[in-house]
Amino acid sequence: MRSELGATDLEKQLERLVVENQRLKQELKICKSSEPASNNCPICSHSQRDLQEKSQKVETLHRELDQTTRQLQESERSQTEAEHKLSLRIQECEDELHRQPHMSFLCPQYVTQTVEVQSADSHKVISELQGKNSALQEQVSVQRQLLRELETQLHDSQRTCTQLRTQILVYEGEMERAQGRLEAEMQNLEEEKNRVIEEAFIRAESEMKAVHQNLAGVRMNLLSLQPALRTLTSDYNSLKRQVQEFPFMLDKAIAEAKQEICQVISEVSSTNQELLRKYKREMNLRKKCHNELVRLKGNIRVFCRVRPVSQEEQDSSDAKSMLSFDSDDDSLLYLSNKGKVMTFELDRVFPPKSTQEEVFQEVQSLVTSCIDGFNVCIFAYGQTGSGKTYTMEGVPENPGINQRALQLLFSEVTEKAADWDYTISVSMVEIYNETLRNLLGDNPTEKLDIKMHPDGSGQLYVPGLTKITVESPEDINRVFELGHMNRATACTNLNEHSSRSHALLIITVSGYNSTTATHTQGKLNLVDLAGSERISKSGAEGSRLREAQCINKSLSALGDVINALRSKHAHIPFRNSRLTYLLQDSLSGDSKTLMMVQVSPLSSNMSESVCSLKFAQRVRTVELSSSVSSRKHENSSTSSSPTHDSLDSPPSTPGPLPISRASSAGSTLSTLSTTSRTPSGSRRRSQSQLSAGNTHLPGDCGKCRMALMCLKSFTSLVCLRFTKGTIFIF
Ligand SMILES: Nc1ncnc2c1ncn2[C@@H]1O[C@H](COP(=O)(O)OP(=O)(O)OP(=O)(O)O)[C@@H](O)[C@H]1O
Repeated sequence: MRSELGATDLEKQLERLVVENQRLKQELKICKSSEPASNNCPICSHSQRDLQEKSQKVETLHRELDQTTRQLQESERSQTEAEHKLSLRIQECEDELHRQPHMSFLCPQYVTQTVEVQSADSHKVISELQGKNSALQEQVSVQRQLLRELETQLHDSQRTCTQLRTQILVYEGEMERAQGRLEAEMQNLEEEKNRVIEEAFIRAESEMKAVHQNLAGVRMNLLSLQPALRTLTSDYNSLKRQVQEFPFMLDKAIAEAKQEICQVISEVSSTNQELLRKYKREMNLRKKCHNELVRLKGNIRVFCRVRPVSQEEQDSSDAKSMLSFDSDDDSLLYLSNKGKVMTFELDRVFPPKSTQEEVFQEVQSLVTSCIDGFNVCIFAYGQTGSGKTYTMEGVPENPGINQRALQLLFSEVTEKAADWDYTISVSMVEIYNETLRNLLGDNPTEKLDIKMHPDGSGQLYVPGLTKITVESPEDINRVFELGHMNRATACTNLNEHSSRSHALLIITVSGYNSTTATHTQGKLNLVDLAGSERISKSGAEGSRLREAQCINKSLSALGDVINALRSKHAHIPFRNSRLTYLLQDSLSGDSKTLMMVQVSPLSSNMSESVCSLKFAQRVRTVELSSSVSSRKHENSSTSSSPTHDSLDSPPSTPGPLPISRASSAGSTLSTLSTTSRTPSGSRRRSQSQLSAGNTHLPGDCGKCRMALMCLKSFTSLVCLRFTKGTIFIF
């Protein structure tokens, strides 16, 4: 029983040891996986303490193991003793059996026979002895059984003991290894600690050195600051004295400054007056020079643009172009008609591939001159379908002169905004069958009239004409949309209607310079004229005939006005058509006019193209008289039926213009043109230049020289450019 109890205790202790061992292993693992020992690692800092505890525990376990081994040995000893006792007991029992004298030498058969012949007492004794014998035998077998069991238990205990010893050895080995690792870990930690301490020590030493140096520097500073402090103190004292004296000094300085300022102001104002006087004089001089130059050059310019053959026209026999261009001279156009080659010389010829941008570049100087107060008129002239609307209005993705002009004006006035305050306003008018319609008004069908201004200035004005002030490119788009919408509502077929009516975009630019108290007002008229084809060709009747007659009337009135201006007639028939009457101030005086003659490239349109080009060449030779005299002439002839020289009615032969008079234009061409070229394109000096015997520089006549000298004196105001013998002023 005792050995059984010992084995149970041992098992329990063994389990406890196994659990303890696992715990130790886990802790060791944590120690290994953690960073090298650092002062703030919870495990490592804890590990030193733990290690001691664990060493103590290992010792305790060793002690317990020794104790258990001792107990085991004791149990073995007690078992051996029990066995010995049992064997002694058995021996005793056997001895007792032998000690029975009546039985020791008798065999059982003999006893039985003896019992049969002897007394009943002997029988009784024998039976008792037999009982004792059997009891003893039973006891012996029980003892033997017990002995066997004890032997088995002993074997089991010995086996368990051996296993436990083996396990103890294993555990001891593991513990030794763990202890070795722990010691190595501790060694590492120790080394790390020493290293960290060493580093900290070195750092502290260097910091200490720096602190010492700083301290030395501070001491030096202190030593050097002391004299500065003394100087500052003395400065402070002197400043204090000055501050006390300051109010008196200030009063004195203010009085002196006031005196000086008054003096400077009076000087500046007199200089300013002088500058203003000079500026005004220069402005007048500039205007005079400009007028002089315009007079020399002629202020009507004529461009020609040939539209490209469209996609639809490409396959027709018409597509073969009869027009050709001079690659060296962009002012020449050759037209082959009925076997003859005609040469037309204009200020600029744009071939079909010319872009909207290229065209606008040539007209932009005219556009900007209206900011300086000039009146400008740009016409697109030509037969139906020759590209007038394309040039003036363009298409949304590629706008024409109208939109580009407004955009340019915006950018120019923005640039001048520092000195000038400009207002740009826009009106849109249509002239259809000699009727004026307000395209920006509420009622586009309402007819407008042209009247003399009641203020007695002699200016014309259109009562009820809507003027919209535009301030951004978005405003321009809105105005154009409104104009197109109103134009469309007043007719059934816009395309046909637009071919037979003149569309005018009137841009007024008013400026005020507050420095010089100068006002300027310029007007830019952008006119898309009605188609100029001949009635005989179109074969129009009825209302179409009336439309054509009205168009012819206005176009021939335009030709008459230009002709009269060119011939310096005393009477200029502006009133013969609504168109010329409305554009009076833009055609006379120092106004500038550009005629963009549109030409179709198709061979079937050649005769119309010839008419248009002849008209263009004739217009190019015209020189405008001064506005004052022209207005005076016009205003003085206020009779209800104005005189019209010989051109006050449409030509008897169908056709928009008095082409028969082109010969007279041709005669003046050679005398009036300041720059003309031979058909081959080589430049030819003007007659006036030749007669003056001037040098080779184009425009280098006496008047031009004078003008140039004047212009050079205020180059900041005027920019001159010599291009192909023509002086342009911007
Ligand atoms: N330079 C050009 N480049 C491309 N297409 C052009 C050019 N000129 C004209 N066109 C095209 O030719 C056609 C006729 O042009 P547009 O309507 O401008 O002629 P128009 O002279 O104004 O005619 P109308 O007198 O009938 O108003 C249009 O389809 C136009 O887009």
